[in-house]
Amino acid sequence: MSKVPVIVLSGFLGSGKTTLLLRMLQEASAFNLTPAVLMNELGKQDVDGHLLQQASPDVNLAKLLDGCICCSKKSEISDSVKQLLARKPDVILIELTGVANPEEIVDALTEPLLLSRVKLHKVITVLDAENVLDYNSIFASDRELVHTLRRQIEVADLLLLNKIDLVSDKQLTSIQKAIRKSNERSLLLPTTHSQFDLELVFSSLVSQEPAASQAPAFNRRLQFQARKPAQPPHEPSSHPASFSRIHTITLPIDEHFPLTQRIVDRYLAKWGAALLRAKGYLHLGPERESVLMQYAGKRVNWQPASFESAPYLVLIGLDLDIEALQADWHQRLTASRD
Ligand SMILES: Nc1nc2c(ncn2[C@@H]2O[C@H](COP(=O)(O)OP(=O)(O)OP(=O)(O)O)[C@@H](O)[C@H]2O)c(=O)[nH]1
Repeated sequence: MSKVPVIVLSGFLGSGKTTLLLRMLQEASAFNLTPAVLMNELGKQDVDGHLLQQASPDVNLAKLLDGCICCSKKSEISDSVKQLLARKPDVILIELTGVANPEEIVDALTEPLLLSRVKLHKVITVLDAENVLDYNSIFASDRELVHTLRRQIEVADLLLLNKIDLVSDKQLTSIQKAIRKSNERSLLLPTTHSQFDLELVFSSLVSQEPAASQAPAFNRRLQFQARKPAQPPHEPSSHPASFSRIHTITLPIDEHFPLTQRIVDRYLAKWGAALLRAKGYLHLGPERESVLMQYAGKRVNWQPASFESAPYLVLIGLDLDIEALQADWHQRLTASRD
């Protein structure tokens, strides 16, 4: 039985992983590939899964919510991947949370029951060009997170330097130089909206296997690990948990209070510095117009959406003052009714 290739999408919160995943799903059929997807989200609510199901309603999708594959959800990976394999996909795409170390998923894929059924094809790391060089100073107090973000770059087989529309040519050159210090061997592609020629990734899945010497770095590691004595499947990870200080909260939205874009913008203006990411489906104004709000890299993006379920807003940040965030949100909503 031939092994199903796995492509891992890694990169910090808001860098453009889901944007890439949606493109890969759109273009897979042009390569005659039927993909399956495993998505992991830190929050209980699943913004990316909804986006994906709208764009590709028939996709074979498994979700791991409310925790990171790198720690609390690690034991569930195996079951999710087996569930996807039962549908006989040509390739499995795994989108990690922004604070996951891709090495963790590689460890998980080497558990005895999966080892004979999947093989790692590539780790693609998406980087936010506008912010990537600031992470070391922003997270200086969290060595584990800094380590994780460095490993995301070091172990990637392909690096996408995304959001280059938000930096100057001069900045782009110095960002590329800095990234090259952590990974000088892998292809580094400047992109906007994670767009690049997907033939680079998909064509080797359709054609013959790469020669062993050309196999991605992680493939070589996977083969190496396969020769080691089998590990118990759910043994605690030797890698430090990278998101112990990352808090995720879901703000309640009482539909009796009229929510407006202005309320959310003002709230983000006050708390944005503490947030690493925010996203949610909201219903705005008296018409309850459905919108998707995305806050990433300190920028807010609003887009019309079709979302009929209860609205929600997820906030992700380091050492968040959860009580203060909730109290201020409640106060703003209550004031909007007066
Ligand atoms: N300006 C700009 N915005 C982008 C680009 N790529 C993605 N975005 C926007 O950045 C935001 C985050 O993109 P996502 O693809 O959701 O990022 P992600 O890495 O999946 O985010 P998480 O899953 O929360 O970690 C969205 O609003 C995107 O539309 C880009 O090249 N330029």
